[in-house]
Amino acid sequence: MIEVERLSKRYDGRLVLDGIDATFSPGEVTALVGPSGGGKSTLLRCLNGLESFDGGVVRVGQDTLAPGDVRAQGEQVRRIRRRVGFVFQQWYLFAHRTALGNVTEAPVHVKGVGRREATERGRALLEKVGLSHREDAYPSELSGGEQQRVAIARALAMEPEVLLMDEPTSALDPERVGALIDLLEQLRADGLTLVAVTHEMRFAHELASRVLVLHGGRIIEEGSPARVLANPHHERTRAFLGLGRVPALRTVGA
Ligand SMILES: Nc1ncnc2c1ncn2[C@@H]1O[C@H](COP(=O)(O)OP(=O)(O)OP(=O)(O)O)[C@@H](O)[C@H]1O
Repeated sequence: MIEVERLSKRYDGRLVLDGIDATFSPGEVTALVGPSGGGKSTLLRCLNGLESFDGGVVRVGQDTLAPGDVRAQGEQVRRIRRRVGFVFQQWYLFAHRTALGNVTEAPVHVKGVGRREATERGRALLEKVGLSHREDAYPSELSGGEQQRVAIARALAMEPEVLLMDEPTSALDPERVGALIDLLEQLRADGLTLVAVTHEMRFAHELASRVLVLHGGRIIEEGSPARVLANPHHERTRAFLGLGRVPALRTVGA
């Protein structure tokens, strides 16, 4: 469970998160959507101590992040990172490790899991993301979509309570999006808390329990995917979804 209260953050004096209140509960999938620059990635990064913030509080279970430099909150950040996995937009795979090596690295070196157990579990995860046949490949030998799936398997290998994902489907074809939705649905049913920044409305529709729309650093709308995506109340959400007013036809030559 993650709770965020009155979270605010500035970049160069400019407010990019403006008093966010939100709770992310076990078994809940939250899709963070909204126009570019609205603060989605910044919010996600504040949730596991990747980013300092200026006001408010982030609570992950018993651990609390306070305003100010996160580097000075090392102990809390370390505890939080063990429980909160992150799949980055750029994946950041270890270039000199194979797909399987990427997936087993953190369980062995951070969690102290035995190598044999980590390897078995890593293979099972690579199978779940459809990459059994590529376990010995290095990142440079993998396609963008394959690298993205390794990054997802790597995050899941740490058995996180919460998984934060920044555009997890950006490099996947529609078939793989469907397979990822099925996998995350199973994990959600087991109690995983999932928060995903996404522009993929299918992902939001089929998997999310709720949608939060961020604009100008504020949550401007919140609700079930069926309601928010089909019948948004806020004008900015309508515009973002392409449901704005139809412009009047201009007659050429008139
Ligand atoms: N490191 C940074 N330094 C200065 N400004 C930043 C930095 N990172 C983000 N910003 C600014 O903060 C605001 C929010 O950015 P953020 O990446 O959170 O938006 P977003 O909603 O995730 O956008 P997108 O959908 O384009 O990824 C933007 O105005 C962005 O330019």
